[in-house]
Amino acid sequence: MKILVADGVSPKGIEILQKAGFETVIKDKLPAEELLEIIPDFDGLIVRSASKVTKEVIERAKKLKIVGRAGVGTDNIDINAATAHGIMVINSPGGNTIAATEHTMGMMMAMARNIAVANETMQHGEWNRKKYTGVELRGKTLGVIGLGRIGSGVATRALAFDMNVIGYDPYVNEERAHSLGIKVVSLDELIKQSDFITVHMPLTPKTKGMLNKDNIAKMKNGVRLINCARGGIINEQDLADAVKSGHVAGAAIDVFESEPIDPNHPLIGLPGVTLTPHLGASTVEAQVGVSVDVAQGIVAALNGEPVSTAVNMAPVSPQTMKFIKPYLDLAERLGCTACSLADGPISEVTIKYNGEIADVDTKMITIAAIKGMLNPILESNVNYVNAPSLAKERNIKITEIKDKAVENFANLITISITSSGKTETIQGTLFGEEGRIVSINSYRVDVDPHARILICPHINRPGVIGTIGSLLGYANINISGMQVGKTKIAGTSMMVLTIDNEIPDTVMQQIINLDGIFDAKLVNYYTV
Ligand SMILES: NC(=O)C1=CN([C@@H]2O[C@H](COP(=O)(O)OP(=O)(O)OC[C@H]3O[C@@H](n4cnc5c(N)ncnc54)[C@H](O)[C@@H]3O)[C@@H](O)[C@H]2O)C=CC1
Ligand SMILES: O=C(O)CCC(=O)C(=O)O
Repeated sequence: MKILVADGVSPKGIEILQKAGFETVIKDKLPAEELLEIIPDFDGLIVRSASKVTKEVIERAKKLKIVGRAGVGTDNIDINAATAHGIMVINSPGGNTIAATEHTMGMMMAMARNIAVANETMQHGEWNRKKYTGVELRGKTLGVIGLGRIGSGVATRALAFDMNVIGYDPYVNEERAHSLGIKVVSLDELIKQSDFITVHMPLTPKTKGMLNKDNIAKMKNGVRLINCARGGIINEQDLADAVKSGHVAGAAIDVFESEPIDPNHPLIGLPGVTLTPHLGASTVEAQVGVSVDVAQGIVAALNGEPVSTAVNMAPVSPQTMKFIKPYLDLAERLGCTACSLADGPISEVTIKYNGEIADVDTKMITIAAIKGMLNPILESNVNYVNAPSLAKERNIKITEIKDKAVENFANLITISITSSGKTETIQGTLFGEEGRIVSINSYRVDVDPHARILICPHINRPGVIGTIGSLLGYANINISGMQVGKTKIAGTSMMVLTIDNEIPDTVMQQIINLDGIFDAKLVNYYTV
């Protein structure tokens, strides 16, 4: 497979891709037109913030399976278009956190003490101590908006500078804020109380222009603002106007609505304003970190393994991922089995988790089951990204049930599929790391769901099993395993045969016509 590296990333990540057997094409600062032209040839794409992965790029990328962002922000990638095309988007969120956190602290200090401008004038032979008198951080109130990785890192570092830190983040609970040692307030309070305000959230329709002329007017006279997150969170023109009026004493800005900025940008040349050209993640360590992280994510994803940094999939923590990983394969095989038993369009799927598995985040296991269920019946490749939307498009109702109570097994996954008013139920569990089907429509079995199996409910009387064996033998089809499951319904059994060869439709029909056979369904696991 071929991976295009469209923006400059550390060679450490590229080495990982090459060692894993991928062909890499490395372009530093690939022009948009060239990206459009060459993208159809690639299975994977790595970008930083410069390349824009637009809908047009996605639509032309017929082979593309994954976009890896060497960094956090994915606002340069059309996630909706990628999801609709089943293309996974991953980022590398941990690698540059420290770099961006430290850059924010540096920007705050540079702004408070006029370091950048004093240096600039000294380089031109000026010695002006009075003009560049600054302010101390100690005792000042810092308002942190967005208490994620970087925001919380800035908050704890600011506490070490004896600042009074307050925070606002509607998605972070009191407990988390308490553990940071800061006070959580409303946005309005933060705006009114802070001497310094720093923003650390993604750019979304909600956060775009979140700080603007209306709430800047409510800020303290002489407030100082920092944006090392995303351009546009603070309205640039409104900020420039407030600096000019003297209401805002300083601004330290690393990110801009449009990058690189125009020489006539309103913030250029204003007193008290410190600008850097999106340098937050530009440290040697961060560039190695994000490059290695994104490369490892791409290798895992293209080898069919789930990746915890996927952006357009349900987020799963690395600890949860470790626990659920063996269940993903099992769930996919159970979904495939259930789908093969169904006759007609599937209207409803219920996935039940019993045992300690009921305590973990099972969203991804549910998606694996849906993937397994849809792959045999859809032409397009169903993956972890597009499985939920493909199910939704088909009006399939999906229900997850969790119950810690379980009998006979440590954990049990039960998948019930309803089609044409009839429900088929498959149960599976793990023995060690090995997945097993342990019941089919309440017949107790112990089946290894690999290769292909033939499922035949039948009358429990002498000769029935033998007739199927003979029929398959005449057709030169080898049986390499066999299970017969009993149920509470007297006189019936469930035969599950592991079959080495394909069974032609004509032979399947002959099996169904055999006396004593209720039904025959072949499950082929080649799509898993
Ligand atoms: N300047 C640079 O080079 C870099 C910039 N960044 C940017 O920094 C920002 C933060 O990154 P991380 O801390 O890693 O992300 P994160 O995902 O760990 O944290 C983001 C936080 O923002 C919060 N949030 C979301 N909407 C909000 C709202 N309306 N009001 C208040 N809080 C809200 C979330 O709850 C979350 O806690 C992102 O925009 C990222 O792209 C990240 C790395 C480098
Ligand atoms: O790739 C870069 O240098 C920008 C980093 C960044 O903004 C991010 O990770 O969100």
